[in-house]
Amino acid sequence: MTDAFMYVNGSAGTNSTCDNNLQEFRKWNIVPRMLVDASHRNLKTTLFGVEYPSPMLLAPIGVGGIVHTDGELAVARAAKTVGVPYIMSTACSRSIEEVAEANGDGHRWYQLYWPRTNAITLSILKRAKENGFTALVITLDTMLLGWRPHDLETVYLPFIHGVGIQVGTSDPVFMKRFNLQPVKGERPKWPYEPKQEDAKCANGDEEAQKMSMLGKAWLGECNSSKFKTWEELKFLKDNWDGPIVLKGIQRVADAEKAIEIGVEGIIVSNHGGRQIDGAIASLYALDKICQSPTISAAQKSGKLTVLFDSGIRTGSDIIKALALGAQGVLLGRPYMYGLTIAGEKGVEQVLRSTLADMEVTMGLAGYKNVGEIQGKRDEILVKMDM
Ligand SMILES: Cc1cc2nc3c(=O)[nH]c(=O)nc-3n(C[C@H](O)[C@H](O)[C@H](O)COP(=O)(O)O)c2cc1C
Ligand SMILES: O=C(O)C(=O)c1ccccc1
Repeated sequence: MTDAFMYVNGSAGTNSTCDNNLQEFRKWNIVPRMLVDASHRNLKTTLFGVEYPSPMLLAPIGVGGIVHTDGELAVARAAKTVGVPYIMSTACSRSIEEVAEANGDGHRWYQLYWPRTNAITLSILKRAKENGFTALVITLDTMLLGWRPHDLETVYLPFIHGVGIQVGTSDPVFMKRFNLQPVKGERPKWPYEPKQEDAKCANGDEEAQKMSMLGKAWLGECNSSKFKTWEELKFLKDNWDGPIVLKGIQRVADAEKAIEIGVEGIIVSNHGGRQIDGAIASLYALDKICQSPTISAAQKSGKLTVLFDSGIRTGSDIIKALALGAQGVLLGRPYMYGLTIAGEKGVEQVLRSTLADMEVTMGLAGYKNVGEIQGKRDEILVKMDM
């Protein structure tokens, strides 16, 4: 379990990007206003024409099977119960079909790690569409996995033991390549013990060797492949009927490029500092991006939706990100800790607490709804030198 915790909690290199993410939130501070009636508050937010109960979504986080036997199914169920949209990851330890079933009539988006092989991409997009995923999130910052010293030192790589590759092992096109039948959704072993799995491989355990081969092939498809470029996005636009959101934008020029090529949204994110060590805080990037006149005009006209993640821990953090210009935020690691401790109920508790914190803080600051906060940077916040 220590290794699983280190995997989830860990970041790239010296953790400096992850530290920067949290530090930047401390620099921005809320200036409350008094004697306005905020007795009745609501957090309702509309994204891509759909009204959600709050501006919070669940970030796509793969390999849930390393921390809880129910993995992403528990997350999908809790998300539905609380009404928070769940962005399912391509690195999930459950299949698209299983996650959709667990999520029922909840809101769900699909996050794509973009396979090298077009036929596999098309198969995944088809499955996502058929299973009720409404928006497509394309992660741009993980064309290969970051340099994560702890995972490297302990050789903690769940995928090579078959955990987090279930979108692949349940896909008919991917599995056909190996003359294997797709597996409907495999229940990952838990507690996941890489040392035991290594021993099985070393002892020639056939199943363990098959999983290792499939894990490497899936990672080769999705996360250590040829880098994709702006030009190739047309392929996804042509093959996805619904909003497309680019995740991992940190530069104003890239955000403007997103508008130019006609995608519907961006997620300002640095993957929780897990990819590049020594990078800017994601909240710093958010401010720069939303201060661009081109971006804010596109936001106002409804052409571009700006979402944010990397560092959201509390209700105040959500308020700060909204005031800086985000229209919604993704909660990441905190819900994984809830999942680890208490499965579905643990995730539910984290979601409810974070939203209650936001609602209380919003009221105390003198605001009744998200519309009064979103983009009101200079009215609500001041930046302190630290
Ligand atoms: C264990 C773990 C696995 C992740 N897996 C994915 C993934 O499969 N796809 C993706 O787009 N982002 C992934 N992320 C990044 C999150 O979506 C999100 O950007 C990040 O957690 C935000 O940082 P924070 O949790 O520190 O707030 C992962 C993050 C963690 C911690
Ligand atoms: O660990 C991660 O951050 C991540 O995004 C990922 C990528 C590929 C497989 C599993 C997780």
